Amino acid sequence: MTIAIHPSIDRGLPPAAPGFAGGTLVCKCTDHPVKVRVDAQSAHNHACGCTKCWKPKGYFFSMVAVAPRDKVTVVENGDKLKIVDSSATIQRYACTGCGVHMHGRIENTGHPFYGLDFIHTELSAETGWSPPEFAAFVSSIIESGANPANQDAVRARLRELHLEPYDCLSPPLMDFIATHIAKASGALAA
Ligand SMILES: N[C@@H](CCC(=O)N[C@@H](CS)C(=O)NCC(=O)O)C(=O)O
Ligand SMILES: [Zn+2]
Ligand SMILES: [Zn+2]
Repeated sequence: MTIAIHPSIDRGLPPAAPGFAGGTLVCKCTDHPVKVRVDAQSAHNHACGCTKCWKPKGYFFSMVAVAPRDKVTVVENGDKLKIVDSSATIQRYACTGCGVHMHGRIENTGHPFYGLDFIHTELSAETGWSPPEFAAFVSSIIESGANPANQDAVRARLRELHLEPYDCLSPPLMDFIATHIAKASGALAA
């Protein structure tokens, strides 16, 4: 049996549409759904196996991307949103009705990813979003209850889907973070 990763990823996603400029994320509530408009193409879309990212019920991976925070606007029923954990680096705004995370925001201006909001493009009816490029925090699915003995098979399936598995972020993103920190500390010239 094929290992399930994430419903959208298992189904197969189309490539990014040229000129695609965003869409509206809608939560799962049938009544008064929260709507968040994203006026940009997504970037760095990936599968994330960490325990904190919102994922569909029954799956160990989320699909999460970023977009500039000034392009992410709550347009309807924002009163239903509540921050999941205000002490986390990423403040994830979840719908109190259905539990879906609508966007995640970093308020620490010194953070390497400050200025980018985390979004789940599967919540939008539009097609053309950038598809996932890699799988992050793969070892972390064990923290959600995945059987450690299946990890080789999970990684093999991710590779089959052309999502190289990493146990943190991808090397280019880890290098980006380290470069930001080195510039802030003075280890590298700013
Ligand atoms: N092993 C941990 C990893 C959590 C983690 O570091 N998640 C990453 C990827 S989303 C992160 O940047 N977290 C920052 C945050 O959650 O605020 C878990 O699964 O809970
Ligand atoms: Zn909802
Ligand atoms: Zn995550």
